[in-house]
Amino acid sequence: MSRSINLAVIPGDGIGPEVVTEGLKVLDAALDGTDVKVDTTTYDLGARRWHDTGETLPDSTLVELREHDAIVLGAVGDPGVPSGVLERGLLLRLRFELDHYVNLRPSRLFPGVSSPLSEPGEVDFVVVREGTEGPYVGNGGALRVDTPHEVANEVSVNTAFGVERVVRDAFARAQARPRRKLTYVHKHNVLVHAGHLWRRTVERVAQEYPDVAVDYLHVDAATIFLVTDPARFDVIVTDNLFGDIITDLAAAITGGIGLAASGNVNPDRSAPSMFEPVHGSAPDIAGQGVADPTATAVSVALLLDHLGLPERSERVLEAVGADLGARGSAPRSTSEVGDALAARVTP
Ligand SMILES: NC(=O)c1ccc[n+]([C@@H]2O[C@H](COP(=O)([O-])OP(=O)(O)OC[C@H]3O[C@@H](n4cnc5c(N)ncnc54)[C@H](O)[C@@H]3O)[C@@H](O)[C@H]2O)c1
Ligand SMILES: CC(C)[C@H](C(=O)O)[C@@H](O)C(=O)O
Ligand SMILES: [Mg+2]
Repeated sequence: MSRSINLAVIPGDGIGPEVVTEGLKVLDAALDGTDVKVDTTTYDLGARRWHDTGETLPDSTLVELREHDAIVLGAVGDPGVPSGVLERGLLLRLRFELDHYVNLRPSRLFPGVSSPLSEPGEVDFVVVREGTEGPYVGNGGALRVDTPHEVANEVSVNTAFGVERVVRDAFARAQARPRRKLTYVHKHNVLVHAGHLWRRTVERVAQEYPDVAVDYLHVDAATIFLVTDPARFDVIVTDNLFGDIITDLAAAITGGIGLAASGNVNPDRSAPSMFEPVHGSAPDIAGQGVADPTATAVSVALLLDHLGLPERSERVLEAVGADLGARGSAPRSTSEVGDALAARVTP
């Protein structure tokens, strides 16, 4: 029976549209020869829309987005827009409204890819970053702004419900992987309220997963081991902000931010999940056609897996692995990389 995927595409700002074009090429190639058809609707959201209309994410657009099977997003953020307007008003609003409580960020060092670490070992882990709580929720405010007496608060919100659901997801993922190891990362020696909620939750859920080995690292120590011994990690679960920071570091040790993919997953499927590279709009290289679209291609692989097409997902990952392994030193343009990946994916 033929199947149709309703895909919403938000190219966004800077290099976002450049990498999304290539990601969609790879998606088409991956579905070539199948009876799965993709219907894409592109949404013009981001800096240009904000400049033209003052809108970041109109309610009516959000209603339409909910009707899709999944979303692909490039990147948001622009030097001409006040910092936070698009990041909060568009990207975080999507993650919160669509209940993307699992922000899945895999890191794998593909053979042939150079790492800044001299002996990284076999690196293949996934960070399960909480996506709807923490200091990201906007529970803050400022008094006496721009005076010597300014007070600024940004309160981290952690609920028993929110922590438990993401911890459960991480345990299930760890159990399904060969090494069955879960590292939870926090800072419970200092952030005793949130940290102890995370700790108690992990300890309680762990009783249901006796075959998953659990350890804990304070986030500062986690950054040490990500550099000195990244092979020790299998699944990492952590809060929204720690997860943001350690996944850029994870990208840096596994070939760079141009390769790092993510899925903002709603595991309950009450709304579409959203797939996007970890990187941002990279204003420093936007418009030059040099951005690496590989992260978007790997995000497409996550999307295919999420939509129940694991064999097609694997095919994209194999194409990425082959392309990375064959990369010479000559620089390639964004579209050259996209074309090469699509050619390797096509059966
Ligand atoms: N998910 C998102 O949409 C997202 C993520 C991070 C940052 N941002 C936003 O993007 C803007 C720029 O942020 P930033 O500079 O901190 O982070 P960034 O990820 O955009 O760029 C950091 C560095 O990585 C390089 N880089 C990023 N992606 C690349 C790619 N595909 N290929 C090659 N090089 C790449 C950039 O050129 C830059 O030197 C800001 O407005 C920020 O808020 C958005
Ligand atoms: C742009 C910003 C809101 C976002 C985050 O902090 O989650 C980005 O850094 C990311 O990693 O996707
Ligand atoms: Mg980030």
